[in-house]
Amino acid sequence: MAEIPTCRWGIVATGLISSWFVADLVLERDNPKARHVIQAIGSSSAQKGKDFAAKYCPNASPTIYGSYAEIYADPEVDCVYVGTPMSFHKKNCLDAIAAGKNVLCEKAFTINAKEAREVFDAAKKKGVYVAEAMWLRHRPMVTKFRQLLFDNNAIGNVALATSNFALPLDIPGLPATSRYKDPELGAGTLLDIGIYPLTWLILSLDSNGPQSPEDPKVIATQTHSSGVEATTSVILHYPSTGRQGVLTSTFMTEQIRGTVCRVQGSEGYIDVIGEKPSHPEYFVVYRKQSEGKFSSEKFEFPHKDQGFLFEADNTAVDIAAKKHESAIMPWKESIRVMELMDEIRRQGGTVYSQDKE
Ligand SMILES: NC(=O)C1=CN([C@@H]2O[C@H](COP(=O)(O)OP(=O)(O)OC[C@H]3O[C@@H](n4cnc5c(N)ncnc54)[C@H](OP(=O)(O)O)[C@@H]3O)[C@@H](O)[C@H]2O)C=CC1
Ligand SMILES: O=C1OC[C@@H](O)[C@H](O)[C@H]1O
Repeated sequence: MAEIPTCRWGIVATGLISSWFVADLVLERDNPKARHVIQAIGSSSAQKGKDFAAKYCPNASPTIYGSYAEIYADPEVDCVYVGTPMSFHKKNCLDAIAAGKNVLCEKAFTINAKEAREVFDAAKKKGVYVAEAMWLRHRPMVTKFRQLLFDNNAIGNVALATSNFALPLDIPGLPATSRYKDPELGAGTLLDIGIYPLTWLILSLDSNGPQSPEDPKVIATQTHSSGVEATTSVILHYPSTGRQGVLTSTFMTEQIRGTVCRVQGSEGYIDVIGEKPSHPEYFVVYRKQSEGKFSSEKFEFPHKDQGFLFEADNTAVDIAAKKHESAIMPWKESIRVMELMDEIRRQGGTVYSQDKE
């Protein structure tokens, strides 16, 4: 059997996303692309770290630290996974990079494009691997989706795409310390959930891919509630093709399970189906047969994890190959997504304190 890389992870923070990520990493599976070891867990409290390990990786024996700094200093850690609220991503990444660590950092990568540039500049100087954990882009489903759209012209000329992410929250009723309520922690729909519909539109409308993407024109509006950006609507318009898309995100209403992205072309349409845009399950290609009649073909991509192993494997393989960037989410693409979100926020009137630094 061919040798597969091993990645020893240092997990920074013990919140929701770290629990999802770690639970996937420790799953037994056939034909893995990489081996993952939960080497260390860093938390604001060692007790939280211990409780987290007992619950989410009971068969692993990570070193538990009551600080993040100790993770960065641990020579047994190959890659730091950053699962803190967005406003800490820049500092966590910079600290890890300064210690010579590779990093996989949750979305949104930072609060704004300026912060993202700082992180990647530091990674370049230090010669380490850094990638944004935009797990959606790493799914095999996305590769097939784009192949059908742009290599096979499965629905003819792509014209339009739509995607919405709704997460119902009682913002006034949340504790002031919640990352969904405190703008100092990056609260707001766009950076938290709108980034997924934005990603679906980029994937659906731009055939170029992340190495040479086209910048769309942006028309955006945002609504605020209790000082938090609570609804965003954006039109993207790609000048070279005339393709357009509409994306929305809101904390004010429920997600309706079903179509999380629809892309329409001259010869049919594709519906991506799932619980929410971050959790697509399968897609269906509808090909026009005659006026108003479509054939349908379902594309399924079963996997027993929640979907985090794709990005973890990609990171492990990239690091073993001594790469510094992911081809799926290269540095310039993370910066460009942050720039698009900066522009959406500029038009929508959402300002974070980091924008004034
Ligand atoms: N890919 C995905 O599907 C998802 C991604 N995310 C992303 O992950 C990140 C974290 O989100 P999530 O896990 O939901 O957040 P949580 O609030 O559940 O957890 C964040 C953790 O960060 C640490 N932390 C450090 N400082 C603070 C602070 N001042 N306030 C709160 N927490 C702090 C805490 O861990 P400790 O005390 O152990 O140090 C805390 O448990 C965000 O960037 C979010 O966008 C979130 C959900 C899903
Ligand atoms: O990334 C995410 O996806 C799932 C959402 O529930 C969560 O708020 C968000 O951070």
